Formats: sequence, C-alpha cells, structure tokens
Amino acid sequence: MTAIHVADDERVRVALADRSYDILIGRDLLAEAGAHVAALGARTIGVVTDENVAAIHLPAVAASLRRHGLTVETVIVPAGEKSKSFETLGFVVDGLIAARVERGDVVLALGGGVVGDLAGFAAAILRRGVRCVQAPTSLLAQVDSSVGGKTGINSPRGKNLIGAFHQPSLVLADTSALDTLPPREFRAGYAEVAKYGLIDDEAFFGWLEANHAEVFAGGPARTRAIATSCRAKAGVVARDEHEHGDRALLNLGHTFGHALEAEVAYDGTRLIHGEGVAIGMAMAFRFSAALGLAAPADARRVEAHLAAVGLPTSPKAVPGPLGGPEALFRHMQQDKKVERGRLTFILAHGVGQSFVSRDVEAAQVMAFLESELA
Ligand SMILES: NC(=O)c1ccc[n+]([C@@H]2O[C@H](COP(=O)([O-])OP(=O)(O)OC[C@H]3O[C@@H](n4cnc5c(N)ncnc54)[C@H](O)[C@@H]3O)[C@@H](O)[C@H]2O)c1
Ligand SMILES: O=C(O)C(=O)C[C@@H](O)[C@H](O)[C@H](O)COP(=O)(O)O
Ligand SMILES: [Zn+2]
Repeated sequence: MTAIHVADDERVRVALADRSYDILIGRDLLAEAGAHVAALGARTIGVVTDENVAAIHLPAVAASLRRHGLTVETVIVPAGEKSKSFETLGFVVDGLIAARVERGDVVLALGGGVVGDLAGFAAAILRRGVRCVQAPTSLLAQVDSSVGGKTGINSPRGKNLIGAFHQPSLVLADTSALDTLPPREFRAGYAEVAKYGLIDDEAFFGWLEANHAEVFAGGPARTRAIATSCRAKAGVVARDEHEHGDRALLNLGHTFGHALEAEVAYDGTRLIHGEGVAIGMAMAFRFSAALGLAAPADARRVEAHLAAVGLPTSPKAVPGPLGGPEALFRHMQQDKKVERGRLTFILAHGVGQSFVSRDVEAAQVMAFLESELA
C-alpha cells in the first residue's frame, strides 16, 4: 500500500457527521492525487477541468491517478464564468455518462471555482449523485469555493440560481498550483481571503494588512492565509450547512457583487467574481457607515487594504457602461437571501463585526446605489 504523504502542511476537517471530509493543503498534492483518490475506493475518475488548467496541470494528475490503477476519463470545458451555464452542464453530464462513470465512481473537479461549481453540480445530479473530489487550482477555489458544498450554475437573471448542496468527499488544495495562476486571478481570490477577516476576525484582517506582500509572494504566509480561511469556512459550514443562519455571513459583499456580475453578463474581461466581491465588501462597509452602523473610518480601512493589493472598491471601477441603480436593484431582488420579497444584507458594526440584517428599506438601498453610481 502506498503511504499518503501530505507535504508541509495543513489538514482541516469539515465536520458534517457522515458527510465529514478533509481539506488537505500543501505543495505537490496534485502530483500525488492518485494516492488520495484511490483511498476512496472508486474505479473510474471523471476529471472535469477547463482548457487553461488542462494544458498545465491535467497530465500530472492523470498520470498519478493511472499509477494508482484508476481509469481516467476527462471532460474539458472552456475557461471562464460563462461555462456555468445549462449548455456546459449538459456537455459535462453527457461526457460523464458516455464515459460510464458509475454511481460508485468519483468526479474530480480540477480547476478554479467555475470548474468546482460546475463539476460539483454535475456530480450532484449524475445518476442522482456520485462523489466529488475538489482539486482547487485558483486561490479563490482553495480558500472558498471548494469547501462547503455549494454547487451550481448561473441564470441570465442571476448568479448561482440553479444548483444543489453537494459536499465533496475530499479537497486537495495544492499550493504549488498557484504558481501558474495569472496575477489578476490571484488578486481576485485574495478578496475572499480578506472576507474572513472582515466577517469576524479582526486579528486576521490586521495580519493581512501587515503581511499581504508575503501572501502574494508565496511561502508559509500564503499557506497560513489559505489554512486560516479554510478553518473559518469549515467552522461556519459545520454550524449551518444549508444557510439558515450564520452561513449567510459568507455572503459579505456578494449581494452587491453578484448584481454587478449579472449586470456585465458574466463577462470575465470586465469583472471577475473576486473583483465583484471586493467592490461589494467596500460597498457593504460604506452602506453600513451611511446607515450609522459603522464608523466611516472602518469603511476607509477596508477600502485602503483592498486598494493596497490592487483590488477595485467602487462600481465605477467596472470598465464599460453599467446600468443605473434600478438595474442593480433588479438583480439584487433575485438574490437567494431574499425573504418574502425583502432583501437581506450582510452589514458590519466594524472590521470583524459583520452581521445579517433584514431591516434595510428598499428606499435606503436605492439612495445608496444612487450615491455609489453618481
Ligand atoms: N461554491 C462556492 O462556495 C463558491 C465560493 C466562491 C466563489 N464561487 C464561484 O467561483 C467562481 C470563481 O472562481 P475562480 O475565481 O477560481 O475563477 P475560475 O474558475 O474562472 O478560474 C480563474 C481563471 O484562472 C484559470 N486557472 C485556474 N487555476 C489555474 C492555475 N493553477 N494556473 C493557471 N490558470 C488557472 C482558469 O482557467 C480561469 O481562467 C465563480 O463562479 C464564483 O461564483 C463559488
Ligand atoms: O459558501 C458560501 O456560503 C458563500 O456564500 C461563499 C461565497 O464566496 C460564494 O461566492 C458563494 O457561491 C455564494 O453563494 P450564493 O448562495 O450567494 O450563490
Ligand atoms: Zn464568493
């Protein structure tokens, strides 16, 4: 039997009774994926990936799986947010069925959050559910999307409106894969890292303010940021898997951010998810300040840190024409946190003091959006 070696590193447990799983974080995990996946007892592995990741990382993963006696079938989709569509979902599911991926087999999502959400959803519905291993290759996917079981695709009317909760059986976060990630994508993923500090961990946010250059450079600070993020998310998901309460905090910045992504029709050249989240988090803090809930200095602190790493903080930073406040408000009304027609916001009393609010009036939202877009 092959010994399973975890490089430097970190193991975070997501505690969900009989659906508990590990997140392994470390260098070179993709090259030893076969050992980890073989331990799950599948025969065929349906690897779903995108064109960019396939060109760089698929050969090593496929070779490792084959070395451990596994049959490898691959489905490759175009890179980018537009692949979170019914059309691409159909292509993926059909590819997995054609490859005879059975109920006892495993779908391996190799890529960023787009592949993770798409392949995870395909696994949730294929033969009424097969297991999924997430092998996240972007920073965003390593700190957020590969963990917690939210899977799905977009509707032209809004982000992630079609999907299912389907927890992975294992997450393999190979930090060396980030060496090939384009800088814009690394920066965008960093927005979700900062999010965990802003939600409820001011000390982590302060650490990021002091150490962001090391996180961007790689090495132990990067691994620490990823592990801290995964621990934070694992804790929330274990408490509230299906988002009846606390899990909504992970949506900090997303009510505004998702509206912007829908407004640009998921055009990844104008705006990518993490950038939308950065703008949305800055907006959430400015909105909190405008409502008298947070000090304006806290909003300025958030903006200053996001700007320091090169992230946008205003909707006016999105290139090209944007619809007005009414258009953004219409998108926000499709948010999954809407209850009885009322918007839910994640607001903050300060850095690390976020909370869920259902007390905001539509008129206050419209006035704020007008000021943001003026
Ligand atoms: N399910 C969740 O809980 C959750 C959480 C956060 C975000 N998301 C979703 O995740 C998506 C965003 O994910 P993302 O930012 O990873 O985008 P992405 O999947 O589009 O990946 C970003 C880009 O980087 C490329 N790439 C990925 N890894 C690479 C690597 N190692 N080397 C070179 N290129 C690489 C991809 O091909 C793509 O072009 C959005 O759809 C968002 O809604 C989901
Ligand atoms: O895991 C969660 O819960 C999150 O909200 C994490 C977010 O970063 C992520 O973008 C998620 O996909 C958004 O969820 P949604 O329910 O608003 O679509
Ligand atoms: Zn997100």
